[in-house]
Amino acid sequence: MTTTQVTLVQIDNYGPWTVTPEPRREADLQTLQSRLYADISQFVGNRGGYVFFTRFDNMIAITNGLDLEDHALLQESVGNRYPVTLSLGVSTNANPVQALADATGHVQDAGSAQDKNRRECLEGRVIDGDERREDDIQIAHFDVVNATGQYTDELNAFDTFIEIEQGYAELMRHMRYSHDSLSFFVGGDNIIVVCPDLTADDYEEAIYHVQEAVDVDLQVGVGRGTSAHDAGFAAKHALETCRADGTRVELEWE
Ligand SMILES: Nc1nc2c(ncn2[C@@H]2O[C@H](COP(=O)(O)OP(=O)(O)OP(=O)(O)O)[C@@H](O)[C@H]2O)c(=O)[nH]1
Repeated sequence: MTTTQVTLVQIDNYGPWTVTPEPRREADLQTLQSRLYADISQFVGNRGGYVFFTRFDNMIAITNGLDLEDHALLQESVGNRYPVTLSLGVSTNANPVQALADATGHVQDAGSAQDKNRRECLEGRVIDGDERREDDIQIAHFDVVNATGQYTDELNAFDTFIEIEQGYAELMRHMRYSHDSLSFFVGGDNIIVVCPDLTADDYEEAIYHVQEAVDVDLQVGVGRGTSAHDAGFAAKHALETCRADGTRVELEWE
């Protein structure tokens, strides 16, 4: 059974900061947000985790393998180098949506996202190192079948973007509400989904649903591992099998 450790990363009091003492230049905010994401991705990635930029002011990380000291070090390092600070909530559950809900609850209980007095809170619990298992994480790596031939080389770049985003929007809602999974667009035509113990039938059903709803064709490779990196890497290999064999769903362990 999976045990996903999820960390909610929330920039403290960011909304007010973006307009104090007057609205800050948008390009500077975009640069800050993307650099902060890159730094957090490197920190978490070097420890086997994944972080997804989601809304940039709130990021979601899969942190199996990181303990509370690692989380505190991330806060200290960002606080030393950026004009903003981070609050972190961390929780574990077989159901990734529940883990995220609990992690979010920890941060919300510590104070509002726009509370001047809530800074660098670190709340929650991590998986004990002794309890880590090879099937703690299940990751599905989806991509659009022949996105290059179907969209990139055919439509203007914005119309391609609309098609890809439609596929993402439909998949993310379906996986959230029908399969307790968290989906993240990671660039190009790729979507990484953090799942509980789903079966090949579940993935086939999801692909069929997106095809019917928005006419976007997906394929998926699925992997398991002790960390997000291990599971995600196995998923990428399984996706290569889809590409080689023309199949729509490949589970790395079957
Ligand atoms: N984040 C991420 N992006 C990827 C990955 N592989 C490909 N991409 C992105 O996806 C885009 C399309 O590449 P592919 O998915 O290989 O191309 P395709 O035309 O859909 O071909 P098939 O997937 O073989 O059907 C690339 O330009 C990259 O931006 C990956 O592993 N991770």
